[in-house]
Amino acid sequence: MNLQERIAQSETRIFKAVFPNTTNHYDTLFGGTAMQLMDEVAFITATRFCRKRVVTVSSDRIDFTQPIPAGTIIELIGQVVSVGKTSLKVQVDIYVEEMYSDTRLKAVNGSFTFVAIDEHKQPVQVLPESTEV
Ligand SMILES: CCCCCCCCCCCCCCCC(=O)SCCNC(=O)CCNC(=O)[C@H](O)C(C)(C)COP(=O)(O)OP(=O)(O)OC[C@H]1O[C@@H](n2cnc3c(N)ncnc32)[C@H](O)[C@@H]1OP(=O)(O)O
Repeated sequence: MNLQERIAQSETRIFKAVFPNTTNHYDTLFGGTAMQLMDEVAFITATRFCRKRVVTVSSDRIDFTQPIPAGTIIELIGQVVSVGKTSLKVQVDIYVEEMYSDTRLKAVNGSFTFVAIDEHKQPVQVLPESTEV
């Protein structure tokens, strides 16, 4: 598999229904819950990309551009956007969809950097040896 194929095959999508147990007093999704879901999809994306242990080393600015009301559906999309020697960056976007119409908007975006580590928690090369670059 080459690098572009590895990036494409590791793109990760998760859908969730936004129920009231995840919303605040404005009846919209908690920002912290959104960030937890983003960390999870980013972690899965990074793991599927390199098939190695990874830890979060940094998260970049997260922009909340649309509220996410209770009773909507969200889709989280994680995609590897850059690959270093031992680290990689994953962009995560959240889209909000109405349940009973085709309305769909990008609501949140941010990025997370992960480092691949070995069993002694030391950074290791993030690209599998078999990857053609
Ligand atoms: C209520 C219910 C709860 C349920 C809950 C469910 C939650 C569902 C979520 C699931 C999600 C799971 C996610 C698990 C993943 C963790 O949670 S991990 C826990 C948090 N993270 C950690 O503990 C990591 C702590 N940090 C470390 O151990 C060390 O800093 C590291 C990561 C091993 C790196 O060590 P280091 O000596 O700094 O390494 P160094 O050689 O200097 O740098 C290595 C690479 O990192 C890069 N780097 C270092 N620092 C930075 C930085 N600040 N920014 C960007 N790049 C950096 C370097 O540029 C280098 O990149 P390359 O040029 O090699 O590509």
